[in-house]
Amino acid sequence: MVAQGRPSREEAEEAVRTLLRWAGDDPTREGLLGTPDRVVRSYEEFFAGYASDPMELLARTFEETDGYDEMVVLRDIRFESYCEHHMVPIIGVAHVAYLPRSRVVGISKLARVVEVYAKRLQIQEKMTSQIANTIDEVLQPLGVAVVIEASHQCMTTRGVHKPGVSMVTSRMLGAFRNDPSTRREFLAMIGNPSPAGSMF
Ligand SMILES: Nc1nc2c(ncn2[C@@H]2O[C@H](COP(=O)(O)OP(=O)(O)OP(=O)(O)O)[C@@H](O)[C@H]2O)c(=O)[nH]1
Ligand SMILES: [Zn+2]
Repeated sequence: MVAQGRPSREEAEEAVRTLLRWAGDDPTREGLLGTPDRVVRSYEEFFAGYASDPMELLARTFEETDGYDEMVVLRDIRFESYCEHHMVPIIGVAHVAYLPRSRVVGISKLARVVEVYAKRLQIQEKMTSQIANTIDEVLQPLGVAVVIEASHQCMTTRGVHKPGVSMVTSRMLGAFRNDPSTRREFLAMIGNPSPAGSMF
């Protein structure tokens, strides 16, 4: 999912020099000479998710489960994402669950799906939906649940300056949406949302 007409690496480095000049500094001074290269390399890490297809991550499944039909829950998947409005970090945890129909997926792959969507510019609601929808579409389980708790640096280090605030979002599909006891069991398994600000 790489945008068309992607600028060259040199153009990206030049954009960093422009920002440095705009901030009031001198990109030719010694301490800043390597900065455009470092920033571009950092951005390669921050936005690595555009180069991966999350659907492919879930392609390999296992059917020999001896009839396992209870929910599978992966909790406290730590992630670092980036706010699409301000391009500053969103740091938090995701809890992901599904109710298998007949096949299960390698458990690390759920964390990899979180990682691919996190390493893109995001708003938390969209990221929550994307993770749930991808698992639902590929595995076609009886239900999917995703809860995300995160702190947005655009609210803590700038703007309204409210440290300690965390945002909680959820997307429930299938049995997690329709069956209150399934939903309750999942919420009990992930525990109460962390007290604001204690984790990030
Ligand atoms: N719904 C939602 N809003 C977000 C998320 N991340 C950041 N925002 C908000 O996006 C909004 C952007 O509002 P604008 O008024 O366009 O931007 P701004 O002038 O920088 O706003 P302030 O942050 O209030 O200074 C802000 O209210 C942010 O708090 C997110 O994941 N979900
Ligand atoms: Zn923001």
